[in-house]
Amino acid sequence: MTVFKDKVLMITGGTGSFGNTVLKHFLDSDIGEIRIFSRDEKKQDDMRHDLQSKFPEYAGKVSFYIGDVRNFQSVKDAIHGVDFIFHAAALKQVPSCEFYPMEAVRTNIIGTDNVLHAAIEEKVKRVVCLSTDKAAYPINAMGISKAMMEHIIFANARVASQRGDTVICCTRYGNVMCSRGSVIPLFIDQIKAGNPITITNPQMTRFLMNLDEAVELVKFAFEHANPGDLFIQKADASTIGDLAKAIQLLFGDTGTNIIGTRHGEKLYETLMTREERLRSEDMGKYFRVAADSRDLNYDKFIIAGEVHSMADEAYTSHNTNRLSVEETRKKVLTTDFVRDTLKIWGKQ
Ligand SMILES: O=c1ccn([C@@H]2O[C@H](COP(=O)(O)OP(=O)(O)O[C@H]3O[C@H](CO)[C@H](O)[C@H](O)[C@H]3O)[C@@H](O)[C@H]2O)c(=O)[nH]1
Repeated sequence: MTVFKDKVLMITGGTGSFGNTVLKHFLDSDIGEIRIFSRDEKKQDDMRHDLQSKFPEYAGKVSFYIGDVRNFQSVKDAIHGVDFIFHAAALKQVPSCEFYPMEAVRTNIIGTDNVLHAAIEEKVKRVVCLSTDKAAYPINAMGISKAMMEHIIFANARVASQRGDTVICCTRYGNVMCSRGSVIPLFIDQIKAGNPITITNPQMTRFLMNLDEAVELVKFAFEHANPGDLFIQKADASTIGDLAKAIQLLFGDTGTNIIGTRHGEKLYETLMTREERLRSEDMGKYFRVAADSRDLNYDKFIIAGEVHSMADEAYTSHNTNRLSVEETRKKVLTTDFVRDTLKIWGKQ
């Protein structure tokens, strides 16, 4: 028996790659119902048909709710009767948020506030929210909106913990390999078309995670969270130059073209800031950053003083374990997308 036995789990943004992977992890469990909440009826319809054809015995466990996190009433209606929420709905592409920052405000900031208010009102037991490394020391509109989202999570977590019904926490992770619109599928398409692959800056680094690891992190947070905790998975990183070589080893070499850094991009990403490191606890595969529970007792800080140690450096994709080209090739091969594409190409 698991804590999910006969319980109702809602996934906002549930038709995306994360939602589909959660289904893979939970469909044959003792969970009562999985509620998919999202905007796009076509994506929901595709998901419904896919489930009915592949897993007819479990398809009845999944229900579909059309709505938008921007619309409070639609969220509140869907949340009625829900025990747990994984909040994954977001605008997550850097360029689109750069050009339409108010859209990121509406979905990532106001949408999250709506989900959390509705969850507190409906006495949901646990909410795990998904954030990104781009929220740490943010430099682009997507990252800034996710950073504000995190602060809204922590503020709501404090209120909810005072009321006692809802535990709210947050996870932050790096690049999810092969997620929609990301670089690996792009490289593969370019090779397929016989074109050189486009590399922004070969020295750039990114944390690499697969979707199963993203779901494992959310499950870990679900099990271990105190109100307002932030969970981070320790992750390896690769340079984009090495990632490109790994993809060429697998799919073929059609040459490379250096295109330069895009709008709002960083040379490396930060999963945990220096300041957060101070409050962090090493939990093996994960870090927990506890909510900042200091009160505003100025005496303590100004008159009595307080000894503060400062972590030497942030936890970044430049200073974490760096994968070699061969290790990157192996990591990339952990994704269904790459393995399935290799099969279609007759390479495996
Ligand atoms: O033609 C390209 C496109 C990208 N890159 C590089 O590849 C890396 C990864 O690029 P992605 O576009 O896959 O990912 P980003 O780091 O830009 O982040 C985006 O994709 C992530 C996928 O996990 C998240 O969705 C994130 O929110 C979203 O902004 C970056 O260093 C980028 O500079 C290239 O070299 N060539």
